[in-house]
Amino acid sequence: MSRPTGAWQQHHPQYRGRMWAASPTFRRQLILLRTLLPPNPAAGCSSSPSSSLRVRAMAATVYEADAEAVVRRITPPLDRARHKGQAGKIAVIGGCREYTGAPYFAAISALKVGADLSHVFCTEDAATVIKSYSPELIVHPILEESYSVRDDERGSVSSKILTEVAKWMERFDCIVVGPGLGRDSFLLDCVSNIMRHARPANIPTVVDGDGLFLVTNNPDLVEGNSLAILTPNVYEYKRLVQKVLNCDIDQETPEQLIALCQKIGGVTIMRKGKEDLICDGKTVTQVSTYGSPRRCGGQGDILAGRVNPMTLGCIAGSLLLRRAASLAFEKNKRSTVTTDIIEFLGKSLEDICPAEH
Ligand SMILES: NC(=O)C1=CN([C@@H]2O[C@H](COP(=O)(O)OP(=O)(O)OC[C@H]3O[C@@H](n4cnc5c(N)ncnc54)[C@H](O)[C@@H]3O)[C@@H](O)[C@H]2O)[C@@H](O)CC1
Ligand SMILES: Nc1ncnc2c1ncn2[C@@H]1O[C@H](COP(=O)(O)OP(=O)(O)OP(=O)(O)O)[C@@H](O)[C@H]1O
Ligand SMILES: [Mg+2]
Repeated sequence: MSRPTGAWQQHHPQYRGRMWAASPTFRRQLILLRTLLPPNPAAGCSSSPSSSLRVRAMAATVYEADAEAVVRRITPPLDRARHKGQAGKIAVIGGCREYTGAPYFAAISALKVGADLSHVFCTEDAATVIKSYSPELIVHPILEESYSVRDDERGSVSSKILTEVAKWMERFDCIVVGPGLGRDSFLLDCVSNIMRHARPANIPTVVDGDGLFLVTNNPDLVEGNSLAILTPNVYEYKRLVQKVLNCDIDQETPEQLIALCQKIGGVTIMRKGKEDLICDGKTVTQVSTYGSPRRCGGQGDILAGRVNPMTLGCIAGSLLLRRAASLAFEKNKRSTVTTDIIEFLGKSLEDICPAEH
């Protein structure tokens, strides 16, 4: 029997509910709710000493997350009634002449842990290469670098790029800015415009790689944005601290991470390293589950494609990456590369959250 369509569908409460449930705005609110709800004791992400392991007794204390419980809590159930897109749509803004691996790693990782659609907005040079890595990705060759645009065309090209991205923006549950973006000044100006556009639309924004280079030099792009997550590696963190706090990096205590978060205002920062430290400006939570001794490039890009809003999303992303890295290393030892780790993302999630038939 075919389903009724048209005006009836618009007005029938049951269908209205389903249509609302399908809207990106609703899904974004759901994700936020899931991550913002006060943690239940089983989720184990509370910063209260009784339910978390106390790691360092300093003025600010770092608590080890019960990351498995967090993964169970935020992974959406597989529901037969759902249609394409309801498990998440992500866009990666990155990919240029030099870097095609990073945006691919970020975009494919989102699909490998359950997202339905993954887009990449990159330069034309990068687009064909990224498409050839995977037919699963939707690739938009719209960004331009200075060398391909005449000075007198810059204004019009820049607004054309923004119009093109804006057309899609509302559909995304999350954008990831920076993997393999490069540091071309014109391209970064265009990406700044995209970030400014995403903000009033309340689109969670992960900033990684060269996106962090951009934000380090223009902190106003994320200042006060509670839907922004910065995911610096050790060097990116050092540059952020030097620029924003105007001092040298202090690896030992969590106070500097809290100070950095507070100075930028509103954002969540995930400092990657031996332990991944996640700070929302008030508390610092860590994930220290052992991953692998291989430090091949691209692992941070997997993480960027994996994290979703706020602290719980960071914890889950970190754990899934680390477990996948561990499984990949067990199999491939010294030859482990990022592609091997991506292969194990599915098992990493399945071991914690088995899919039902
Ligand atoms: N296959 C790919 O396409 C990859 C592309 N990547 C992209 O490459 C771009 C640049 O990211 P990188 O992480 O390479 O950034 P950087 O170019 O800042 O760092 C590259 C390396 O240089 C060294 N370095 C940087 N700053 C240093 C300092 N102050 N002191 C000592 N050594 C220092 C470190 O070994 C660092 O890992 C980003 O867009 C990133 O997303 C990376 O994600 C790696 C994989
Ligand atoms: N010393 C370490 N010991 C264990 N795990 C680590 C260590 N350093 C990083 N990691 C893990 O690797 C992940 C990626 O961190 P890394 O510092 O390599 O990011 P990155 O430099 O941005 O990577 P990319 O090459 O993708 O840009 C982290 O989330 C963490 O889980
Ligand atoms: Mg990186």
